[in-house]
Amino acid sequence: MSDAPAPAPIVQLRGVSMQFGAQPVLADIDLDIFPQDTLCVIGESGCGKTVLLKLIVGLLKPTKGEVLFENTPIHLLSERNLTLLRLRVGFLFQQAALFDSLNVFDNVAFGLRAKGGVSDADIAAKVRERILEVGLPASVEAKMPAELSGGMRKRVGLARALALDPDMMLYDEPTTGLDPIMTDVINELILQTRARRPVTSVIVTHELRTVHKCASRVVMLYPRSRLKPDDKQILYDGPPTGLAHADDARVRQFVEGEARDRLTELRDAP
Ligand SMILES: Nc1ncnc2c1ncn2[C@@H]1O[C@H](COP(=O)(O)OP(=O)(O)OP(=O)(O)O)[C@@H](O)[C@H]1O
Repeated sequence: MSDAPAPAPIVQLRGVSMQFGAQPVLADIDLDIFPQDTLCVIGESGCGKTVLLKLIVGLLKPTKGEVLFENTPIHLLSERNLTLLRLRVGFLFQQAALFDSLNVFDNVAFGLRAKGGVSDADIAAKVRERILEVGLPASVEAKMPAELSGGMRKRVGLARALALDPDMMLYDEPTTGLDPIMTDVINELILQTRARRPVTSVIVTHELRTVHKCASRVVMLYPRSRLKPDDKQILYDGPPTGLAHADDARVRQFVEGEARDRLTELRDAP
């Protein structure tokens, strides 16, 4: 057995709470994300998964607690250093979030141009490489986003996120709205990305196939509003294989996809 010390976390959430007006969304979250984790975050709609992703890169500031990126509290970073940090993080948003007025080439090149210091020839080579890497033909470069299918848009979004060789990739429901085959294509691309470079990934997903195929670790969040004040909001933190027989019945209910009492609770909610 190896006695090697555990690597230092790349991201740490320490006592993080997030409240919007009177609505507490996250409360007292402690979470370490380790280099090269592929962490899937699951939990029912509205429990705060996307908010968690935004906190990791300082797009939101916690109401309480702190988020550390490589041991530095991100709220202490200057605007410039926060921008530099974000350049090391690739995002794939739910709707791929392409710029509709730019063609595929310019979308994928966007971050490289914004970063500066990269020649046009190097940008062109990198864009071509990333487009091929996500399984699209080079001919797609001249197309506008409106001409692409949902699956192609996601792959262009992934190519754009990967163009800057990120140390960390954040995926927000990367397979939502895709058919099962295209869902698996995206899962495979997530795996390939992980195999090609030492990237840390956080994947927010409702798709259990993605969890089982891609995750090295799963965290399940529970809606704050359904917990007692002292309850922990992370109901599960472990390997995907442990989900189906988790001790907590709420975890098993979620992965089995059973509404049970939630149907009446949702109907009776104010
Ligand atoms: N900027 C904001 N201002 C006010 N409320 C917000 C803001 N961002 C998120 N919320 C609220 O926080 C809660 C959690 O939102 P979040 O998008 O993180 O949920 P989620 O778990 O990702 O849900 P889904 O699975 O449906 O995408 C929601 O009730 C949402 O309305």
